[in-house]
This record gives sequence, C-alpha cells and structure tokens, in this order.
Amino acid sequence: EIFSSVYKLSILAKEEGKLLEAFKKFVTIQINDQRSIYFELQRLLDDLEPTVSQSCQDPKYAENPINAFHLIGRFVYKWPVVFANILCEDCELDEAALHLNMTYQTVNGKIDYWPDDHDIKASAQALLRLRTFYYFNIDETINGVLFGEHCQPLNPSQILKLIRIATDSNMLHEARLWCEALLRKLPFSSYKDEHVNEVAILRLLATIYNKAGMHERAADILFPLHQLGHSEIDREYELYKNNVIETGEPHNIALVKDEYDSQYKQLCRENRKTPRELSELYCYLSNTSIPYYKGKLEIVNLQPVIYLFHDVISNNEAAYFRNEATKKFKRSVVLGDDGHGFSTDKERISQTAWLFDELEIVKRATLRVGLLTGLVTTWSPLYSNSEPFQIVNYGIGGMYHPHFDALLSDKRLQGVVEANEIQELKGTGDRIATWLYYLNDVEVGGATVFPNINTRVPVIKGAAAFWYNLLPRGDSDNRTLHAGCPVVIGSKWVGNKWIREAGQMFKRPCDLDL
Ligand SMILES: O=C(O)CCC(=O)C(=O)O
Ligand SMILES: [Fe+2]
Repeated sequence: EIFSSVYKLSILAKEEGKLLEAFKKFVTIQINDQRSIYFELQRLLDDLEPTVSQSCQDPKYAENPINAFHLIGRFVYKWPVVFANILCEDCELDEAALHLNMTYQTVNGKIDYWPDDHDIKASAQALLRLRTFYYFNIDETINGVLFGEHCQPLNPSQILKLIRIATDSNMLHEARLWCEALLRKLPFSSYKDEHVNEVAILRLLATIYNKAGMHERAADILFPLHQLGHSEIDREYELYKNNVIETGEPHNIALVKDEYDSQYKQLCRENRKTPRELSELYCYLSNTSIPYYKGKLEIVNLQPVIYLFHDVISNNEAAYFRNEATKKFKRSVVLGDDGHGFSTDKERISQTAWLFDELEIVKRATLRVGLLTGLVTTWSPLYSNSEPFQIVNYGIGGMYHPHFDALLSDKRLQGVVEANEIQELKGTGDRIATWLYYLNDVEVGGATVFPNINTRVPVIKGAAAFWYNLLPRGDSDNRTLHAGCPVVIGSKWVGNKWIREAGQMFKRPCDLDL
C-alpha cells in the first residue's frame, strides 16, 4: 500500500507529472482525429492537466492529507481509464502510444506499487480520524483550506465517498457532520455528476440515522421526498417507518470509541500543563565524558523525567538517515498479541527501516547517544547494548497509538509469555530507555505525547526526546505510555534508538527501592 508513507506519496505526485507529459503528447498528435474516443481522452486531459501540471512541481503537495486523497483518487479512478482507452495488449501502438506505454511502465517501476481501493479507504479513514483529533472545520476543508493552508477543494462525489466510508466504519457522528456540510453546499452549480444530488445525500443521511437506531428521524428525512413522489426511496422509507421503536429512540448519534475525545487527543492538540507546572520545568547544559562536549537539555516533565536534547543531529546527518531509510522501507509492524511474531496494525501507520552501525554516520550517532545519555550504546551482531536505529516515516494522518516501548510491559503480554521466552530479549534484557530523534519539522500535528503524565513533546528538527521505560528495580514504568500524534500536514520522520538493560549495570544500577 502507499498511504502509509507520505514520502512514497510524494514520489507518486512527482511521477504523475511524467504520465501527464506523455498523455498530453499523445492527445496533441491525435488532435484531428474525430472519433469519439478522442473527445473522451481530450476531456480526461482537460480534467487532469490543471491540477497535475502544478502538483507534480510542488514537493509539498502530498504532505496535505486532502491533496493526498485527490492524488490517490486520480491513480485509482482516472489514470486507469486513460490507459484502458489507449493501451492494448495485442494491437499495434503508434509512436505516441508506445511512449505513453513506456512511461507507464517506468512510473509503475518507480513507485513499486499502484494505489488501489485499499488506499482510497485508508486515506479517507485517515481524514475522518484527523477530524476526531483536531476538530478542523468541515466546510472550510471542503472549500480547500485546512489549518489555514490551501489545498485542493473536495468535490461532491469525493465527499459522498468519504461519508460512505465513515458510515461503513461506524463513525456515524462524523458521517452525519460531513453529510450536513455537503447539504449546505447545494446546489452544486459547477459540478455535474448525475449520481450526486440532493436525493442521494438525503438517502445517505437517513441511512446514517437508521444505523444509529434513530429510525423515526431517518423516516422524517425521507418523508418530503416520499411526498414529492420519489418512488425510488419508498422501500427505505417504509422500512425505517416500520422499524420505529415506540418506546423511544436515542436523541443523538452516540460517539463510538474512535470518536471520543481522550486525554491523548487533547494532548495532541495542545500542551495541557498548568502555568505552575510549566514554571517548574527548566533547561541546562549537561556534561559528557568529553570535557568540551555538552548536551543542551530541556526537562519537559519532572516525574518521571522526560528530556528533550536539542541540536543532537545535524541537517546533513538527518537527511542522510532519511535517505538511507528510503532504500529499505517496510510497513511498520507491532509485536503480536501473543508476544510472538509481528504484524501490521491500523494503530501504527508508517513505514520503517533499520539502520545499522555499519554506516559510519550512523555509528557516530550511536556513539553520541551514548555520550549524551551516559549509557552504553555500542552494537555488534554478537552483543548489543542498544538496537540499531529504527527510522520511521509516517503516512497520511500517520500516528502511533499509545503504547509502551518496553517489550514486556505491554499489558497484552503480561502473563502471556515469560521474559526468557521472547527471543528478542535473550542476553540483552528489555528496552530500558528510548532515544527518539526528530529528523525533520512537521507543519501541523505529530507531537509525541504521554497521556498518563500529561506531557507533550513538540517535534523539533535536530532534537531528540529521551526517557527511561523501566524503573530502576527493573519493572516497567506505566507512566511512560506514549503515542505519536497523527500528522495533519507534513511528512514526519523520527529515529528510535532503544537502549537495552544489559550493559547498563554500572551506568544505571538496579535499585529495589525505586
Ligand atoms: O513518533 C513518535 O512521536 C513516537 C514514536 C514511537 O513512540 C515509537 O516509534 O515507538
Ligand atoms: Fe514508542
């Protein structure tokens, strides 16, 4: 899939420009051909050109989730129509068609995955989820403004698609809000699609209420259409009317779990520490074992202490990390429920790659983490005091739900498996501490938050968050539950280095009292 990395989407946006060029060339040559197929192709070109000629030049285009939704939509619904009309397996292709075919093949190879329905659904769900975190204004978004930033407006059929996906995903509260916003857009003066009209939208709104158990309301919505003689809705209308529960129905659509506003979501929106709590936080220069090398530290929470180290990776190094990672990307996984094996998870939408100390720049960064934290970070294939860097690029609305980094602390694992059963922990112990590099700036969203201790760490390029996952006595520290908030605009890159227990016995000795 492609939605799980904004980096991959950016490549898609750039490559689309090549498709447009080849398609344009093809259409220009056929300009005098009067067959109806060429009118159809000209129409497709007129539809694609204004957007694509700009989007392929804008490196930040795909960093906006609304644009990304458009981009994926073009690859799923529009480009296949272009190719189906021009390319054929057994027929003879003229020069322009051959060129288009070749471009198609190269682009296909470059993006290594052609977006499909799964990406449409996932990018729509990402948009819906983003709304439940950041409460952006739906009407504004439809008109092409998200968090004050301009993007492509959404057309009525895209909104209808979004509402259908919300309804299928049982996010009925969101579905209703988008549906009402679409009704406010009526009449669609410049948009012509016979399937998207007032009747279709009202029918969908009625479905939403019906699904929420509000059958009477659903019937009421269809009643005016019924009176006007829209016989196509009669069956639904009768059904809703017959389902009405006389003893009373809910007055509102209940929020589902995904729609609740949790402490986690609130922290994603803003720092929630009181002025008093904030006044106790401070910054200082820390010593390392090299006399002239100091750490620039900011304390962002006192107990347990969460550190933010500033200026600990240069722009060049960060670019090197990002670039090396793109060569090895895989969809992020999480440890399976039974503690064995790894699986992809809708709660971790990103692509990851591991960078080992074999690379000189990476090795230097590993050493630096050791110097700054005072822990032993050296890695070798035989014995590792820390894991290799795990580089992560998030996707549309990409996030990582609240979790613990310590492999054994996850509630799911407690009692299910013994520490020594996990191959991962043998000889190295658990993840005593986390070092989290921020490898770029994110325009909107993407903070790292700790819901149990009301702490929010903003993304700052070149900085790194650092904390202990384990208490000195070795048990996991439940206060370190943390999450990567959904990215609204931008492409978020982080680099994890998990430091293991083994090797730290003199650096951070065990202590039963703590
Ligand atoms: O992206 C973030 O801010 C958090 C990442 C994280 O917690 C992880 O990768 O384990
Ligand atoms: Fe984490």
